[in-house]
Amino acid sequence: MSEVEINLGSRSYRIMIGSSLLDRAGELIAGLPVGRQVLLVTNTTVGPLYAGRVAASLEGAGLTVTVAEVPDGEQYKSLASTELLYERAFSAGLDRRSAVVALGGGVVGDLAGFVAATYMRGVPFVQLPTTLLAQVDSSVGGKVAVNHPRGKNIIGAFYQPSLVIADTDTLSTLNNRELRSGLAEVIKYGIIGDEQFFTWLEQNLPQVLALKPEALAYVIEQSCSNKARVVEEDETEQGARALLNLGHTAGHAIEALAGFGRYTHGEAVAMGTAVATQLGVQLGRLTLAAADRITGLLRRAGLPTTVPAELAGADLVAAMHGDKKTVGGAITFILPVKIGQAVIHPNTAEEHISRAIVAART
Ligand SMILES: O=C(O)C(=O)C[C@@H](O)[C@H](O)[C@H](O)COP(=O)(O)O
Ligand SMILES: [Zn+2]
Repeated sequence: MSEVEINLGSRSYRIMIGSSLLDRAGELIAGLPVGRQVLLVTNTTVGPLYAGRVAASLEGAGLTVTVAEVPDGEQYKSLASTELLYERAFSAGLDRRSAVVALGGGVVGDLAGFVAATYMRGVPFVQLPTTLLAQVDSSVGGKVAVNHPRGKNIIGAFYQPSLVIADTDTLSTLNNRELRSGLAEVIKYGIIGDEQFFTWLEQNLPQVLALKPEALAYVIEQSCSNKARVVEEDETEQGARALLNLGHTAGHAIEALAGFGRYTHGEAVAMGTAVATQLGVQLGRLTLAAADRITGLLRRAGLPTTVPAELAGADLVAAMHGDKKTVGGAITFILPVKIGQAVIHPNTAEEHISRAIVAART
């Protein structure tokens, strides 16, 4: 078992990474300053696999559990789902000290986190991420949100969990598409700030894809440490945290335009990273050799690096205007400038973006 600390003063917490941790959820959560009632939020895929075990562990620690299942899919990360969860929380008698516990991937974590942030103006929140993407990214850092038909994560808050418990055993039930999706965010950490990790990934990708436990544990720990350092520096994305958005300016536009759920978040981020990489080359900020290493690693991880023809460039650019990094109509991109370094590029000209999308078509 390993631990990564995220130091945010009174909002600091631990990320615990290891095998068989779901069975310890009760003991770990009961040790936090929380009341007895727990709303365990999961989905119809993860619930049947793990909710029973987690509920037993919580009950064994003297907690009273209400399980709330939402359907599986990005399209359920919606205000309609929050309404249902508020109702479940209220009928179960949750008060201000009761905890909301998210058991699942990024959709469940973001949705349950948003409910925790807003129910009675905020109740304790614990993340039990069960996908690679959630273990390396979405469960850490406190961005919670739901989607709006006009854009991804448009309605949300910064609301830190009190604890993150990443049980690596859950990755053995992950389907291949979800595993690869998580790798898009993993590769992102290497590109934006950790050349050594990027090179390690180039050399050890086969072990990761084969789900070798030591390789996975290393990937999760390195990813969480990288993310923790950025979040500690800039919790509410006033500056440096925007670097974690590499691939997301175009990625979110792709997700919204294609319809939420058509591509996984990681697939969209991979395509968006390809667009940002092409932009970096066009603007003379990134060498072709570095660009080839980025797209090469994404491809070897089984991720898409070309933008499908059915998503028109003009529509993608229009969708980018709804991005949270767009201020006063000026679109911001995160540009890789070398392996291990990226910069925030505000006021990106639409003409350059369109050319980068064309370059990322093939
Ligand atoms: O934690 C962050 O900060 C990130 O940007 C991580 C992203 O991978 C994640 O998808 C995030 O939810 C996107 O944030 P958004 O503010 O662009 O919605
Ligand atoms: Zn992301």
